[in-house]
Amino acid sequence: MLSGKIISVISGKGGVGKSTVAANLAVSLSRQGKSVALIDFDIYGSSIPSMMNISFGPKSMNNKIIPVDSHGVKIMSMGFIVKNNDPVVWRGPMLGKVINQFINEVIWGPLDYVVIDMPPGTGDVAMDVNRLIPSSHQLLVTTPHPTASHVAERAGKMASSNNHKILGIVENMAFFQPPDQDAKYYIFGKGGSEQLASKLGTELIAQFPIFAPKEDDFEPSIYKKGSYLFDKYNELADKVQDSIA
Ligand SMILES: Nc1ncnc2c1ncn2[C@@H]1O[C@H](COP(=O)(O)OP(=O)(O)OP(=O)(O)O)[C@@H](O)[C@H]1O
Repeated sequence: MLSGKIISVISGKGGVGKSTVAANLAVSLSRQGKSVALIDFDIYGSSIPSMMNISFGPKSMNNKIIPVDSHGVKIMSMGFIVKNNDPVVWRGPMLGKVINQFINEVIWGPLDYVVIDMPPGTGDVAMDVNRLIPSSHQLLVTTPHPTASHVAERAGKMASSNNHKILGIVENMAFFQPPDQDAKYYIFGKGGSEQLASKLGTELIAQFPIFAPKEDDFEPSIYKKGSYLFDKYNELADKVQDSIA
């Protein structure tokens, strides 16, 4: 059975960094000594296993599933179920079965937080996941581009029309700052996220610059100790914990 506070990471558009935010937030919470699960329900672009460098699936014991451990985080992913990156047509009942399995048939142990990587957008699957997980604290990830924040508004409205509370907006790829320079370049525009926050009656909780984790690293998408984004994700983890305490 799944215990702990649920933090869903949602977005309007794909590719804005939702999975990166979900993975790094989960790892930061775990580094702070919390017991954390990360569940990847992003069935269109399940990327958590590769981001966390997981090359094997979960094992089972007495008909129960043992989640995969990476960076001290307990992980279950749609990617463990969808084999060979095959496309899958998901319908509500099938999705419901998998969600039920992830919640009830996994040996999670006691948890402080459950971070969920949601499917992007406001389509059927996102709606079904929202319905099947009745309440959560949501982080809405967007880039500063007006189109992205416009689409994100829909996802935010959908979340708050259900029994979900928006914790805040995470603006990813907010700007680019060349190393050793003070100048910031707002490549994807500026201001869209503040507008979005005020439209949804929430706050801009974090701004992350364009700063790719080193792709050749052992953990391809987790920011390293000493990097700017490592500290920024720790700050996000603090804020999230304060606001749902
Ligand atoms: N702040 C950033 N700076 C540079 N690259 C980033 C940043 N955030 C994410 N990325 C990169 O952008 C790509 C898309 O990120 P990610 O998969 O997290 O997006 P997503 O919103 O979850 O996409 P999808 O919905 O398609 O799964 C990845 O290659 C990731 O490493």
